[in-house]
Amino acid sequence: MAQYSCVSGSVGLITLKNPPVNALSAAVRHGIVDTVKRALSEPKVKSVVICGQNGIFCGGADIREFASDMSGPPLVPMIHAIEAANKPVVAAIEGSALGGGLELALGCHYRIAHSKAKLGLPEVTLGLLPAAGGTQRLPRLIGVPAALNLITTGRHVTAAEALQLGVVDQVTDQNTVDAAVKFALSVAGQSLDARRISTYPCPRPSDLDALFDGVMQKVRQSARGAIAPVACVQAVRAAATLPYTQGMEREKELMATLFTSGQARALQYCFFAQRAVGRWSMPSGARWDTSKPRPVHKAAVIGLGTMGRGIAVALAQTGLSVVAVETQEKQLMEAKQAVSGMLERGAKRRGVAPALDGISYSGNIQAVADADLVIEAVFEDMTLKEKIFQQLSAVCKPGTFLCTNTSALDVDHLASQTRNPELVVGMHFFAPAHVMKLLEVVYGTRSSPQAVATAMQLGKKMGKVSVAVGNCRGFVGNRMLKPYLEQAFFLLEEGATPELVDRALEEFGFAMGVFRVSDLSGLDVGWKVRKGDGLAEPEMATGQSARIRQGRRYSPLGDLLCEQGRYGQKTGQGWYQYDKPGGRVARSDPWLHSFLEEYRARHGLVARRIDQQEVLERCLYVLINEGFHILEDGIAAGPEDIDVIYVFGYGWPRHRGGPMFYASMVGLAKVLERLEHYHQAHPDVPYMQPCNLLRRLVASGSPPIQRWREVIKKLHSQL
Ligand SMILES: CC(C)(COP(=O)(O)OP(=O)(O)OC[C@H]1O[C@@H](n2cnc3c(N)ncnc32)[C@H](O)[C@@H]1OP(=O)(O)O)[C@@H](O)C(=O)NCCC(=O)NCCSC(=O)CC(=O)CCCCCCCCCCCCC(=O)O
Ligand SMILES: NC(=O)C1=CN([C@@H]2O[C@H](COP(=O)(O)OP(=O)(O)OC[C@H]3O[C@@H](n4cnc5c(N)ncnc54)[C@H](O)[C@@H]3O)[C@@H](O)[C@H]2O)C=CC1
Repeated sequence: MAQYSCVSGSVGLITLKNPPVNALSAAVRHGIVDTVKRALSEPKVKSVVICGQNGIFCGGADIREFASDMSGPPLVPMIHAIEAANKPVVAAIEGSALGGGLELALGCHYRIAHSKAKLGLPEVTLGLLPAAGGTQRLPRLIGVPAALNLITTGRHVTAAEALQLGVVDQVTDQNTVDAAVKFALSVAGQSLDARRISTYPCPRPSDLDALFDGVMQKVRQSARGAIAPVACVQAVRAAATLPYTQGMEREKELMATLFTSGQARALQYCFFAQRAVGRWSMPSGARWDTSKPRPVHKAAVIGLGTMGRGIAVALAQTGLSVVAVETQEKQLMEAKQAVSGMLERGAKRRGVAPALDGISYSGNIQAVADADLVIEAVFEDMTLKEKIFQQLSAVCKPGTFLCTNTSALDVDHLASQTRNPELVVGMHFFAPAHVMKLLEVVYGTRSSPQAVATAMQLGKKMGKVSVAVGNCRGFVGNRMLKPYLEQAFFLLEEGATPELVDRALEEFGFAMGVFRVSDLSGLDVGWKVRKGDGLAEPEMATGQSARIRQGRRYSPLGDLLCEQGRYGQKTGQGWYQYDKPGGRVARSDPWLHSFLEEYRARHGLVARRIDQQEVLERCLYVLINEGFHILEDGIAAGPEDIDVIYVFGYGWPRHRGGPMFYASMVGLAKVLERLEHYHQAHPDVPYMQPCNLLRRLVASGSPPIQRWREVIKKLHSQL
């Protein structure tokens, strides 16, 4: 709703009221229409101020209404009526003015923002465009290039940048509503002819075609198949080339195609999923709202390799005091330099001072004695980690939380090495740890709710999207990756090439296909794991047994490449070739193709034609199938947790909503049918056998993803 009052004798004050973000629900739109009418009709009112309650102007259209109720006054005529008013209307922007909220403000004649306010048109991130006149008014106000940047990226700008761009007229450090009322009094009675943005001519850069062609090319490249950014460019082009009313028609037309698209549904699902994962729960019944985190003032990192360095940077950037421990002297020296460089570059980007003094370094584990929380990031070696956890348990003050960044090892086993297993959790960061947004917080069977709450809160402080998951080999993300990688190898055996597989995955929307990623992260990483599991034994590299190990189909292809010293980018050769060790540009490698042919001949495999559809179905459906197992096992509390992990940690295209959402869009019955088909063709691949939960969901009519938790709960209660 919107509340009306008359202040300072002649200013109509309209306050949007819809906690927590004053989204423009039908009730709020009704309220605005009614209160604006009232303000304009009351003779004593000479000017109007629109603000939002509780220090936030407006978070935009009510996204929840998109899927259900779109009744109520539409935004476009409502904003148009405000712009056409014959009394000055001033937007008092505190907190956020986003999406429809900013479009409402652009319909006002003046905009005054608090210095801490954030403004933006983030609709593109929801698979939409700013269809309440945003694509037509913003370029008229700030010019085409700046508007294109804001609308196609959806980025939020500070009040200072908004002032510089000309989005707002004034920025204040004082009470924004008071400043806006004062301003409204000062402009009462003045002509509004020059204040209605829709009447402005859109500035036309001389090189208009070149500008739009360039932006379109860039947008298409980075969009990876997302349609909204492209539609945003088309809408702004309409602003630059058509009269306002025709531009508005074009905006509406483009929005109509986006509004009902699967991509918009996926992106809006992601928006809510990202928030839902914060409301974590554990099988014990412990929950986010009943578990109190303990404050962390001092944190420690053990092991300053690839991960430890990034974790130390991310911790220091939150303002914590950090102790970083590394036993190898040379590595310690290098780490100091690397960490300082990362802090300096990060600080420069953010326009703040680098937190160099926040980190102290040591070669001795005793230095972590007074830390509130320690994150271990040494080699992925259980014996070494066991030793570290025993030492930590002995040296740390009582109550210190002990966390491991292990990618896959047993958190319960590490906890059992300590005196207080309830203080142990996994904090699984992704490389580079100071950049990647995802954090898996792994609770063991004995982890206390407080330990989980503390790790979740620390993750949030570090700017991470934290997801609480149960303890199993590989947790959620890496566990699902295993069958996906396995399929990619099998496809090569059957006739595909790395290029074909990667192309299919990249056209699907992944930033990089599985083989390019593998070259980037190093083939030796998986090799080491397979050797540890007793799978990658050199003496088994030939003969029939080479492709059946531990009773199931196995492809030694990755191991054979490693045996040749082909570790990927770091050695200049892997699934592709690079111009030098450390080179970044992947080129097709004729050697690899001959190697695959020889391998197939040696194993009596006949190459067949494999199309992109088969690549996608096999790689993605086995991954999804494992996701169902994870839900069935209670390792993830709901499909949103898995989807957020894949979108933020594994490059799954956000406009496809994550693997579980994608399965719901494809149709669970279809996923089941294809898995059954492939399992029949490959009975020696257990990952292809459809999960019982998937069967059960299909049997119960393939309910929408929002209802899967109910089915899972029922399933668990019957066990
Ligand atoms: C605002 C924030 C920056 C606040 O952040 P923070 O304080 O961190 O809080 P959060 O945890 O993020 O949020 C708290 C709580 O609020 C919920 N929430 C936030 N924003 C919204 C919202 N806009 N709507 C609903 N709910 C919202 C959030 O989910 C949390 O709740 P929880 O999930 O229960 O935990 C931050 O929240 C933020 O960034 N918000 C989103 C801002 C945004 O993206 N805004 C844009 C919205 S879209 C928009 O505005 C679109 C338009 O303007 C276009 C309007 C035109 C519509 C015309 C339709 C025409 C259709 C024609 C097609 C016809 C088709 C046919 O033929 O049928
Ligand atoms: N590299 C990656 O992409 C990811 C790795 N991880 C996990 O993070 C952990 C670390 O991995 P990386 O950083 O890649 O390894 P790394 O090999 O780059 O670094 C490990 C560091 O630990 C140090 N170290 C060894 N023993 C030590 C001890 N007793 N005390 C202090 N330091 C010691 C080593 O000298 C080395 O500098 C592993 O468990 C790994 O599985 C998790 C996510 C991603």
